[in-house]
Amino acid sequence: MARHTLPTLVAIDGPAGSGKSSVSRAAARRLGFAYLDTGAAYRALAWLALERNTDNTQTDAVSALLKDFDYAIGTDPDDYFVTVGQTDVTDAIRSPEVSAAVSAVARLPAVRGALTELFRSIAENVDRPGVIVEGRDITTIVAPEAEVRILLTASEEARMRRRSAEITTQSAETVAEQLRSRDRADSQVVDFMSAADGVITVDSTHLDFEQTVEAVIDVYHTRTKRALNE
Ligand SMILES: Nc1ncnc2c1ncn2[C@@H]1O[C@H](COP(=O)(O)OP(=O)(O)OP(=O)(O)O)[C@@H](O)[C@H]1O
Ligand SMILES: Nc1ccn([C@@H]2O[C@H](COP(=O)(O)O)[C@@H](O)[C@H]2O)c(=O)n1
Repeated sequence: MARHTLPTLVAIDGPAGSGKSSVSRAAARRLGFAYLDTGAAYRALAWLALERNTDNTQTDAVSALLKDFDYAIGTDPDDYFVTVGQTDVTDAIRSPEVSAAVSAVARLPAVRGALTELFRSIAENVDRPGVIVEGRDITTIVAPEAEVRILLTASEEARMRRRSAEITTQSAETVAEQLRSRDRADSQVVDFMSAADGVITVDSTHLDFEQTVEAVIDVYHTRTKRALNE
């Protein structure tokens, strides 16, 4: 059977609240690409662990969950959904309980290995000419060979401000502390605060949303043009 042409890969990493999901989704829409949110899979597994009262720090217990982890995600930027089995968990995985539990699940090597394989398989099989994949270790582990690799950053102050404008059910201090503590825990496992070799940094601290999307698309055009001339 003829092998299909692989989609162009755009990898985006960054800390919590840096704009990875919203900016990636908007950029994918403009480019006619698919969009893969990898954090959603870690969140969905943490959600399942909470549902089943599993000790999410125990490799064996979480590995058992992975065996029948019937996970699906929409990669159309205009049709985003996340399901586990028959349950739509699109909203449930954003709860403060899941956000507080996810880092413990994400630090387990068995989980990272299985989900990395899953992400590669989803990204290779999208029905678009390209795919933007965003997370924490996409530029370094999941797709270090991606044609375009970006670290999306913003100052801690800007990230806290943007996130607390979004979450009105908790105080700004609570939101900020949760974001900080998740970044602290996550950065013990993967480095998403500094750009690896060949990764372009887009700092959105002084850019509005639209300018940030433009900056990402500019990097895409510059890198793909350069690759054509090499
Ligand atoms: N340049 C920007 N200017 C203003 N607001 C922005 C900018 N970039 C993103 N935002 C807003 O910041 C908030 C956080 O963005 P988003 O949820 O995309 O971050 P994230 O990096 O995916 O976070 P997490 O890793 O926690 O899921 C959203 O409300 C988004 O609209
Ligand atoms: N490539 C990734 C993506 C995510 N994580 C973990 O999932 C959590 C949720 O991610 P969001 O992008 O939805 O905030 C995140 O805090 C990490 O624990 C990861 O490890 N690798």
